[in-house]
Order: sequence, then structure tokens, then C-alpha cells
Amino acid sequence: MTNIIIFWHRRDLRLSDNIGLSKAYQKSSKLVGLFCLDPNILQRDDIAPARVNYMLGCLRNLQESYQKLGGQLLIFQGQPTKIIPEVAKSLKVNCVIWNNDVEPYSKERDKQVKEALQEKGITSETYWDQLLHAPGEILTKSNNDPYKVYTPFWRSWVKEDKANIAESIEKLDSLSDEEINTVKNIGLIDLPTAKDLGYGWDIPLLLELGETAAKEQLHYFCNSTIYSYQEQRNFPAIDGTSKLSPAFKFGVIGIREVWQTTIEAYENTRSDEARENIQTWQQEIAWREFYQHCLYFFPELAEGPYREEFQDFPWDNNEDHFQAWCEGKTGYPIVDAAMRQLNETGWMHNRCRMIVASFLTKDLMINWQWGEKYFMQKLIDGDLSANNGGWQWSASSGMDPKPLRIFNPASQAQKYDPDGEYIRLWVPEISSLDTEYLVTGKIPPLEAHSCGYPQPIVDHKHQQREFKERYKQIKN
Ligand SMILES: Cc1cc2nc3c(=O)[nH]c(=O)nc-3n(C[C@H](O)[C@H](O)[C@H](O)COP(=O)(O)OP(=O)(O)OC[C@H]3O[C@@H](n4cnc5c(N)ncnc54)[C@H](O)[C@@H]3O)c2cc1C
Repeated sequence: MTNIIIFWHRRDLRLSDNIGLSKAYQKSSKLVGLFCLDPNILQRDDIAPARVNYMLGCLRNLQESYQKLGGQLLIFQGQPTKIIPEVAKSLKVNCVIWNNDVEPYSKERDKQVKEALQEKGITSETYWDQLLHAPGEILTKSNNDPYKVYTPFWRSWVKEDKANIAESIEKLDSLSDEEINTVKNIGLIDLPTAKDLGYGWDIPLLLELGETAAKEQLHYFCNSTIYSYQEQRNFPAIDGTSKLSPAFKFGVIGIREVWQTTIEAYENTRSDEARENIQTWQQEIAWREFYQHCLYFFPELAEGPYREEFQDFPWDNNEDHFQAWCEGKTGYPIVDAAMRQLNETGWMHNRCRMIVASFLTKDLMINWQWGEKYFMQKLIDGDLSANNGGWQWSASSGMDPKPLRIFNPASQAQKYDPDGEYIRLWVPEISSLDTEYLVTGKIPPLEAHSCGYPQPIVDHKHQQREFKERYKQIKN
């Protein structure tokens, strides 16, 4: 009789270029995929409906892919620490395999699952899959310490050889009905819809569901937009970025395949300029890895500011201001456009994420953790390491202590939305006003009033001075 092997999917909702899955397949073609809907995650108060919809849609797609190969992806609901060992025992498997993650919760959960399996005499194997370089592979030359600053991290990271695409899995042997019956009482369910779980979402998602769609998007991007990425990525009205972030978040695309595709794009051009553009995109892939390494080595980042002096920052934390920011009603058109894009689509352009994060922390002087949580409640790509990294960078509380950055919303809009196209799209009530008013934010009160648009809730110049004063105090 062929031994059954379990592969536990988590942030790797795909069959191709999946290291742990390939290793499992090498051991046995009677490989069953398992996914556990974990209440510790799904019942948190920072879950975004768009994200749950994307995840469940990709799971459905993955289930179909398993079926096409003759196998099964079983869905369970409950505590993974209980379910995984019980299912493994009932199916009499002797090995469970999964890919590692960097988040503090996942690390602790995985440790407990490993121990519970061990107690039942079942082995487990884990692999690094979601990163081109696992934590510990990129360390400072001087002390073998994790990097805390991005640029030297990037220089070391880019020099290292990258792994090849993992071997594909082909034909699978399915479980018998009898075998399935043995796990029915352990929380086996039919895959629910997001609505069933209370996360209805009727708007088209940023990216189509599943592995094939993510690959198509990657190839489309690497055959076209990537060649002008460096310039265009900063303009929110232009479709100049890959829009692959949800696929990265849930591992719907393999990172080695992504890298390989950028190398092909590089080799397909002789233009130095085009090559620079490709490298700029590769640098974003390295930012993603940098923040994951940071979270892995410094899990305290998830709890609060990395720089201790920020523990005592005298935030204003004005609830009305926070509400206005969330709803896109601050009277600063570029900020409001961005927040409405987030609320309406579950995604926000990177330039705008930086603008609204600076505005919340430096203009409204609201604790960045409020913004971090709000983003997680809305983003389709919401990811602890990237989100926390982005927020701490914007708040100046993180590990990359550059001189204090304060974004001026008007200069940002003048530079990156010079025709007010993005503002007009997302703040339609002011779309007929002069571009000058939109980008400077200086809308005459009467005109603003007749459009039903609010006056600025704070004065940028005043707040900027005030923030610098408070910052000086905490630094002393
Ligand atoms: C305050 C703030 C919060 C953010 N929150 C998240 C988040 O929750 N999840 C998330 O994936 N990204 C986050 N980012 C980073 C970035 O805004 C998004 O990754 C990007 O906008 C996604 O769009 P894209 O896929 O078209 O990106 P592209 O420009 O095509 O970049 C390709 C990929 O590189 C990675 N990447 C790009 N920029 C960054 C970055 N600064 N940090 C880490 N990874 C990056 C992403 O995986 C992205 O999909 C945040 C940035 C800021 C300033």
C-alpha cells in the first residue's frame, strides 16, 4: 500500500514552484493537500473582506487543480494544532510537510503542531519557500547579524545565487472514500464562500483568482510595464505597477518563477534604461524579503515602535480626525482620493500609501498603529511584515532611521498627479474644479462648500512644525 503524505498549505496556494509540495511529492504520489481555516486568524478584528475573498477564491481554484491531477485538497475548520495531528493520525501518515513562515503567530503555531505530531510518532519536514533567501542567509559580513538597513541588505541579497523553479507535481493518487470518512469528524468541511464567513464583497478584485491568472499577470507585466517601471510606478493614475501583491501575500505565484521571469525580461532587452527599470522592480522584491527577515529576527516589531523613544511620543489621537482620514474626508484631495481607493477597491497605490501614512502620523499626529490596523482591515494584500514595515518607515519609528520624513500632500500631488486625474477619479464631487485647486488642495471655501467637500481639517505647515517640536522632545 502506498504511504499517504500530507502537505499543509498556508501561504502557498499553488501547485507549481512550491518547494515543500515538491519534496512531499518526491516521497509519495499519494499526496493529500490540506488547508485549515484557522479561527485564530479569521476571527481577528483586522481581517479585510477583499483579502478573505481572494484567499477563498484561490483555494477553490487550488482544489480544482488538485482534482485535475487526480488528488484532493481537504479543507478543515478549527485549531491547526489539534486538526493537523489528528488528521495525520487517522490517515496513518508518517510525515507532514509544510513551508515556513516568518510571522510570530505562525512560528509558535508551527512549533506546537510539530510537537503534537512528534508525540504521535509522526515526523514533520519544513522548508523555506516564500522567499528567494531564507532568514539567516543574508547577514552582515562583519558580525553575521541580520541587516537593519535596506540598502546594504539589497547589495548582499542581489549578489547571492537564486534557486531554480521547484519541480512540478504531476499525477496524484486519490484517497479512498473510506480514508476520507476517517477524517470527516475532525472538522472536514466543504470550502465556504466568503459570505458564509461574514466577509461579503461584491466588487471586482484587483487580481483574478488563482495560479494561472497570477502567472498571466506576471508575464503581462514582465513583457511590458516593467520596462518603464522606474518612472511610472510613482504615478497613481497610471497602471504602472504589477498588481501582484495579493498573489505574493498568499503565495499564489512562486517567487523563483517571478525571479526567473525578471531575468528573462532582462535578457530580452539590450537597453540599459530598460534594464535599470527591471532592477528597480527587483529591488521591490528585495524590500518584501527585507521586511520579512526583519519580522523574523525582530518579532517585537509587530507589537510597537522599534525605536524605543517612540513609545513615549505624545500622539494627539483625535478620534474625529481619524474618522475623517478613514473615510477620505480630510479636505486634502490627494489623501482623500487614496483613502477612497482603499475603501472602494481593497488596494491602494504605493505612492499614496506613503502619502496617507505620513499624513496620519505627521499631520494628524495619530499613532501609526491605528493606521496599520485600518490598512489590515481593508487591504487585499494586507501582510504583517510589509504593512508594519511601511508604517514604521512612514512614522520614522522603524529600524531604518533616516532623517525625519514628512510628506507635503500638495507637493506630492503636484509631482505625482499633476493633472489631478487620480483625484478626480476618486473624489468625484470636486472633479469639475480647476486642476490647480485639486493638486494644491487650496480650494476656495465657497467652491468647496458648494461641492459638499470639507475644508482641510488641519493646517499642514502648522502641524509639520508641531511634529518636529514633539520629535525633538522624544529624541532628547
Ligand atoms: C504604509 C504602507 C503599508 C503597506 N502595506 C503593505 C501590505 O500590507 N502588503 C504589501 O504587500 N505591501 C504593502 N506595502 C508596500 C506596497 O505599497 C505594496 O506592496 C504595493 O503597493 C503593491 O502593489 P504592486 O503589487 O502593484 O507592487 P509592485 O510595485 O509591482 O511591487 C512588486 C511587489 O514587491 C513587493 N513590494 C513592493 N513595495 C514594497 C514595500 N515597500 N515593502 C514590501 N514589499 C513591497 C510587493 O510584494 C509587491 O507586490 C505598504 C507600503 C506602505 C508605505
